[in-house]
Amino acid sequence: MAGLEVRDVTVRYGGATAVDGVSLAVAPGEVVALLGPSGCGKSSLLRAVAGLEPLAGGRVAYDGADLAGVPVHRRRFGLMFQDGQLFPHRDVGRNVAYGLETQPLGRAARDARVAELLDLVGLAGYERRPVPTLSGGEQQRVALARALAPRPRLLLLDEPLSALDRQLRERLANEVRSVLVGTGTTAVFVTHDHAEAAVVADRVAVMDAGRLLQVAAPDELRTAPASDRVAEFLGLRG
Ligand SMILES: Nc1ncnc2c1ncn2[C@@H]1O[C@H](COP(=O)(O)OP(=O)(O)OP(=O)(O)O)[C@@H](O)[C@H]1O
Repeated sequence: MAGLEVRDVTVRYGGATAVDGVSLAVAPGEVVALLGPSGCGKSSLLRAVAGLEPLAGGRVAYDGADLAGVPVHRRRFGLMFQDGQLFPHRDVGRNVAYGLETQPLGRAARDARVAELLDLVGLAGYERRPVPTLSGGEQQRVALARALAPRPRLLLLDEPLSALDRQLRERLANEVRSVLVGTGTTAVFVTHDHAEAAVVADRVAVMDAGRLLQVAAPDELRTAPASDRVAEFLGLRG
């Protein structure tokens, strides 16, 4: 099967089960949001897909190949977190170039790729800017450019906009959507904000207490929530 396949995945911390037998497929070029309340296991599932958390059960495969035993850096996945985790002592250009350093690219090709990515995220010409002079929104744009630069086959985003204020979050959610769609990037986007999930994703996977409650397109979720709990998460009730 092409794309990401998560089958019956369980993640445990000691005796506590954070992810409880989750199955989810993400097709090539598709953006899926993982939506749910704090502590429901979204980050744990994302980390398990990335290879950062061991599986207590189940399997994660990409393009039909089981990833058990494949370390994080060999999965060709990109990662982006709430706090973009930029290198403060590198300028913007060298942050974006970071993921390209292991690739056999000449300097001119690397610079061109950095410029292309900065243009894509609306920061053309920012190469020499020191990271501490950037606003929070600009920093997340740089983090997105950095994550996309090596052309990951899957991008995993963990609450990438949560540290920003609501207005900026809404605008950036739209921008992230168009960057992902424009680059044909396959992505899983973790959020606790249902409006953000609906803007960013082709399908939304609603998660609660370690399990998936429903996976559907945003419109379908709104018109046909599978349960009261799903409706509650979507702000339709309660
Ligand atoms: N390293 C860890 N050790 C022990 N328990 C953990 C660890 N990481 C997460 N947990 C627990 O696993 C459960 C799921 O956490 P997780 O971070 O995956 O949820 P989440 O939905 O991403 O939450 P949030 O939106 O608050 O980040 C929580 O009960 C959490 O306390």
